[in-house]
Amino acid sequence: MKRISLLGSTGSIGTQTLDVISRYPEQFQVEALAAGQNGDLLVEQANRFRPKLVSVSSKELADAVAPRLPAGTAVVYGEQGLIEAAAHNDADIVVTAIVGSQGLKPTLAAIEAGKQIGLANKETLVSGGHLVSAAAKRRSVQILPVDSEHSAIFQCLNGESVKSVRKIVLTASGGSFRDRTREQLANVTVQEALAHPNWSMGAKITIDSATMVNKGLEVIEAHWLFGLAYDQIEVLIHPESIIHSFVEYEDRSIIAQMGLPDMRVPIQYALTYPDRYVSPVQSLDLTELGKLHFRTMNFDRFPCLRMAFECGKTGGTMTTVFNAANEVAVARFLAGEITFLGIEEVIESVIGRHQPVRLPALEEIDEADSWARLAAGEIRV
Ligand SMILES: NC(=O)C1=CN([C@@H]2O[C@H](COP(=O)(O)OP(=O)(O)OC[C@H]3O[C@@H](n4cnc5c(N)ncnc54)[C@H](OP(=O)(O)O)[C@@H]3O)[C@@H](O)[C@H]2O)C=CC1
Ligand SMILES: CC(=O)[C@@H](O)[C@H](O)COP(=O)(O)O
Ligand SMILES: [Mn+2]
Repeated sequence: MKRISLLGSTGSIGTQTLDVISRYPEQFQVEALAAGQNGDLLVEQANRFRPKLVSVSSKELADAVAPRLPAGTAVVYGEQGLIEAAAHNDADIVVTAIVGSQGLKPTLAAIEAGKQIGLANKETLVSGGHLVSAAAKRRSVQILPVDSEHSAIFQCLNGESVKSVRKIVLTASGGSFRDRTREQLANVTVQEALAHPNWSMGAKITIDSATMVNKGLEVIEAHWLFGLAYDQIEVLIHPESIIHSFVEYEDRSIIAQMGLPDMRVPIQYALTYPDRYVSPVQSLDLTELGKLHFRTMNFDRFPCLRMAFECGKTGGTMTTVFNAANEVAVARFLAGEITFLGIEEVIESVIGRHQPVRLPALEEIDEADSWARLAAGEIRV
């Protein structure tokens, strides 16, 4: 029996994680659930999975959900509540499915408490990768990737030595505007940007896919997860999202991981590793598919990916600032305050003004994150 704490249970990854869990009631037990604002769905989930603890974003919401929770489920709130859920005594593994760099502190708390991590929240590693890696090493905690590309690489590395890796290649769908030129991006709408060709995901990551920031965050995530230098990490466009990523070894052998795009596969693998359970996902029929397509990444078309590589190579708080500026820019775009191309302008301007701190402590990361959010919120584009 694996006991699970799930942070972000009401979101896209969160609900799919509960779908996976619900198929194996003998194998999994939910100990804690954390949500943000969606009290109704959290109450429904709590009554179905009977966790010992739930966490919500505010005291008001905690007071409102408390009378609707089953007997034996306590409710906490705010950042402290999230940390309590992450470090819950009875959990073996914490699935980090909340969005944004607010995942960093609960992830660190879970690692300190010796929990295994199922990591969906890539912003955590982009914001504070060196702290997370060092803590995981010190506490001998395993970080199991949930992000599809990183789960793919993790599977391709199984039984191999990272020393034999020549490079890894992360595949990118190209997002909702992959067939448009930059000129055609001038007047795109929020609704168009939210129409991802292959995956149904939360709003923030869907916009990140369209700007290619998502792949930039994933490059930095891969650097920390697999200990690879940035010049060993490549990105190419693969519009079908069938090959989820691949590794090229020194002998030029390539090992790729493939399957229909369904996040329940990498989620389940993180929960059952090293075992593989039956999943509800359909088989991939290669004869039906016939062809797969690949395009070289064009950094002029997707400048946010170039910026992510540069920030990653600079290191320190530069990636914290890249991530925070993007989070604010995406929120501003979704609110109709700035244009789609305004997102990259905001990021470029904020990272251009930042003096990075090398090997920052948590307080310095916090400081850089707050500074970048303020700066990104004020920029007129
Ligand atoms: N969706 C996908 O297929 C993939 C997602 N990821 C990554 O996984 C993470 C989650 O993405 P996704 O599921 O799409 O996002 P969603 O927007 O669908 O869900 C976000 C979740 O975070 C919760 N949340 C937000 N703020 C808080 C808070 N302050 N305290 C507690 N919970 C909070 C939300 O709660 P509420 O709704 O109740 O406010 C919700 O449950 C992201 O980091 C993303 O990059 C990675 C690979 C694939
Ligand atoms: C499903 C998943 O892992 C997402 O991160 C996905 O990769 C987004 O698709 P893009 O390839 O368009 O960024
Ligand atoms: Mn991904």
